Amino acid sequence: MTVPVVVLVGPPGSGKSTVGRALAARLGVGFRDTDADIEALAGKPIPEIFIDEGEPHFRELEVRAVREAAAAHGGVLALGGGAVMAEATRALLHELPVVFLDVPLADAVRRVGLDAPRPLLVVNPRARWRELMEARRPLYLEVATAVVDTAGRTPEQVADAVLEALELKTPHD
Ligand SMILES: Nc1ncnc2c1ncn2[C@@H]1O[C@H](COP(=O)(O)OP(=O)(O)OP(=O)(O)O)[C@@H](O)[C@H]1O
Ligand SMILES: O=C(O)C1=C[C@@H](O)[C@@H](O)[C@H](O)C1
Ligand SMILES: [Mg+2]
Repeated sequence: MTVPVVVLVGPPGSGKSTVGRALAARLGVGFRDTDADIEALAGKPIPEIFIDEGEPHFRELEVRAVREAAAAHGGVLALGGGAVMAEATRALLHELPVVFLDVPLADAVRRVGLDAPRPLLVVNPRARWRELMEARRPLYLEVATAVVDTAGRTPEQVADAVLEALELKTPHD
């Protein structure tokens, strides 16, 4: 079994994919994103899974994707924004170096405009984002080894803060 060097959690727009790629490059390891794994498994984009099979089916695929990636990927792993809602996933994350990328609503909106195809944010995205974050913040905090505030920081600065928070060395240190 190979475990990730870093697992990134946080809400949509917190920068998990962007920071994850930057971190992996800095550490000289691979990057994996469970949202991409789920799309490969289902053979279609996430919004289509939500429409065709519904959110509960997506969440089942997500638990499986996280379990498989957490046991096999030795690099940086980014999870979907809602992955922490599953108790089985949280139990597994307690054993791993997990960083919660925190972001205020204003920054998340500035970054993504909340207009990308995010099925849970289609109707009234600002209010929905706030609701999701309120419900999930305790869960992100529960699984987090460290919390990194991303407000006003570039992805490279966030990557630096993650390395520092977990005391990780890069090949250049
Ligand atoms: N620290 C940052 N500062 C400015 N822009 C950022 C920052 N982090 C990410 N972005 C930008 O915000 C957008 C969303 O980032 P990203 O896709 O990495 O978020 P995510 O957490 O993976 O979201 P999702 O949960 O929807 O997959 C991208 O356009 C990215 O370039
Ligand atoms: O916040 C969420 O629940 C989601 C976030 C995305 O990463 C995807 O996993 C999907 O769109 C659901
Ligand atoms: Mg992402």
